[in-house]
Amino acid sequence: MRKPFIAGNWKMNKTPSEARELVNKLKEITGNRTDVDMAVCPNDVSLQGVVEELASTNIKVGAQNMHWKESGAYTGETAPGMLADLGIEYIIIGHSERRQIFNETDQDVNRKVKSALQYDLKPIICVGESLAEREAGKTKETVTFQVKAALAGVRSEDIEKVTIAYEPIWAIGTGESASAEQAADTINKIRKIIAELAPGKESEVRIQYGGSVKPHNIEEFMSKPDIDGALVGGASLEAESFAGVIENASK
Ligand SMILES: O=C[C@H](O)COP(=O)(O)O
Repeated sequence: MRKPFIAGNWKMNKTPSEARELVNKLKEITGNRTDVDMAVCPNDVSLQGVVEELASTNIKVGAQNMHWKESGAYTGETAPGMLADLGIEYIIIGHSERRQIFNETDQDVNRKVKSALQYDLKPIICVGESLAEREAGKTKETVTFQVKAALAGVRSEDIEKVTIAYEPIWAIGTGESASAEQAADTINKIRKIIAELAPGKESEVRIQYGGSVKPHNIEEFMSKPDIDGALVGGASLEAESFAGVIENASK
């Protein structure tokens, strides 16, 4: 039985002081839950403060991006060992904003996934089609390619440490989520790909949906057996709404 997993991706929002304030509210409302795995993913400059504030709670901390190299002359980048040293548990890899705005390739995503696993960081790998790809009937083709590329060369025993977040690009930040049926259909396909890549692991890998998830629609997504939780953007920026998503995910 896979435990529901709700993660908040704050993107480039919240100063370090605002981040502390937000998680302080959040931990009061939902910090002790054990029925849902919970994580927040602030910007790098807020990570340390958030780790400190959440130290004695069940809310884990993730980062939004990292380089795959151990160290070196990569100005502006963050190495996996730096995140691991801070006590970070999750790392979002290959978010569509990284792919589209910062030209991150499938090969970069694969390098980051393998590097994260070496440092015991648990990857949340984002995949998803654009509106043009969906309209051209290429959703499954696109997502299949992204999942296979991201997991190329990953050992079967490591695959269960990975979470996949299926985030159709057209549903991100638009208020227009995919329907639960659309999400479940693609997520079921992703589970079949995991079965091909690592037989037996398909029942262990958690697959989230992401894209305009709110407290009022999470229950419908969670009613689909293949959907294990959500990667939440906008609704994770307020303690009450993020806690509402968590609460309703467990119903
Ligand atoms: O990583 C989170 C996603 O991009 C979803 O963002 P959103 O919930 O604001 O649509």
